[in-house]
Amino acid sequence: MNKTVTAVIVAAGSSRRMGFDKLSCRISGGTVLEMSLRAFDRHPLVRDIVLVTGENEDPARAAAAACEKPVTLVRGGATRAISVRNGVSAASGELVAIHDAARPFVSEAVITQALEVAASTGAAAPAVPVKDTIKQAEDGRVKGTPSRETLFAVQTPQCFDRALYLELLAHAADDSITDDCQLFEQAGRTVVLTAGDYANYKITTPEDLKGETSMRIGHGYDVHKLVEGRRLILGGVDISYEKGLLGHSDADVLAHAVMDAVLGAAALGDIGKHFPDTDPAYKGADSLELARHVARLMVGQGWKIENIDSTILCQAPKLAPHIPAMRRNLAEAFGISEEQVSVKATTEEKLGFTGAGEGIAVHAVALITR
Ligand SMILES: Nc1ccn([C@@H]2O[C@H](COP(=O)(O)OP(=O)(O)OP(=O)(O)O)[C@@H](O)[C@H]2O)c(=O)n1
Ligand SMILES: C[C@](O)(CO)[C@H](O)COP(=O)(O)O
Repeated sequence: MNKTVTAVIVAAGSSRRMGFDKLSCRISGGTVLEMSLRAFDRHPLVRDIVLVTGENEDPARAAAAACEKPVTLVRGGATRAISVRNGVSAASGELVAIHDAARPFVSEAVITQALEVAASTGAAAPAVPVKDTIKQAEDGRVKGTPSRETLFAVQTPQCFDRALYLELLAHAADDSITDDCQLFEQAGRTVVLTAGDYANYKITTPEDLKGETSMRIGHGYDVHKLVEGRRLILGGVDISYEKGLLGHSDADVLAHAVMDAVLGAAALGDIGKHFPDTDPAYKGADSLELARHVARLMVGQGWKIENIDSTILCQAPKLAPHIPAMRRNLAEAFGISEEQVSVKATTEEKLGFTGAGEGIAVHAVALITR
């Protein structure tokens, strides 16, 4: 094959079905975007790359900087078809290999075969036979069962003669097509299917990242002063004592350290950033309510809390009788089970400020996965 090839990698999607930015998700070897880009950067038949990005170009710039081949960044559009159009318009190779950035496991062999067949026929795409029986249905009722012999799941890179692709694109009105072969199909042109690979699946929903778990830990530390005339609240438990903790919120030092550990694991800052003590909204705030907010934030980014461990440094009062209730409260606030939450307490043998009863400190760690 002696034709020049530009890889057009589309990475301007919205990850709506995943619920968080799937292309920045770390899998073994790098992020999803980095892995897809690397497959083409290392491919011997690819001369250069056009990377189609969304509004936030930072991840694309970082991934492009690690490439050896020239990478041109182009802005995508509202649909995949528009993103592809923008990418192919910026390409200069005789052939284009249009690839979903969401398919990071593409092999050299899959790319090579699609390119070689496209070089001789004008259009080729990798595909695999479907494994399930497929039903056609309307309103939840089966209308028919197409023969499985005729059904293939098409993958990327879909490879085309660039001049021919642009010629067909000039007459195409439909920006809603979901793959690139359709441009050729609609014009009555042949597209040859080449050998795909079941491993070259598109990362679309959270199940597609199972077995590619990203694991992070975080640490939190907080201190509050013990003063007269305040309530002593730890892990949401109101403890009867001669002094209480001073703070803008309810000063629940345990909940605060745990929130910082959870936020820290996801590199989402700390409670000072999310709930500033200059904001009157948080005056006297119930810290478990803030913890529920943090838990929602984590879920929104696809993170799951695996476990929390904490140590309260407190000379008095004795905390052991209250620990089961603290674990229960924290578990409820973070949406996990009690056995995932550990709370321990120790004195510092009358040493330092906790030993002198001047304040209470808490260390916490959290492990999160997605
Ligand atoms: N407007 C769009 C839509 C999709 N894509 C890219 O096309 C590929 C396949 O799309 P899909 O995996 O469905 O991505 P998303 O649009 O991100 O997913 P969703 O539909 O769940 O939002 C992805 O690499 C995606 O970044 C794109 O560049 N521009
Ligand atoms: C191009 C594609 O990956 C081929 O399987 C697929 O059609 C993309 O579709 P989506 O609607 O963007 O998921």
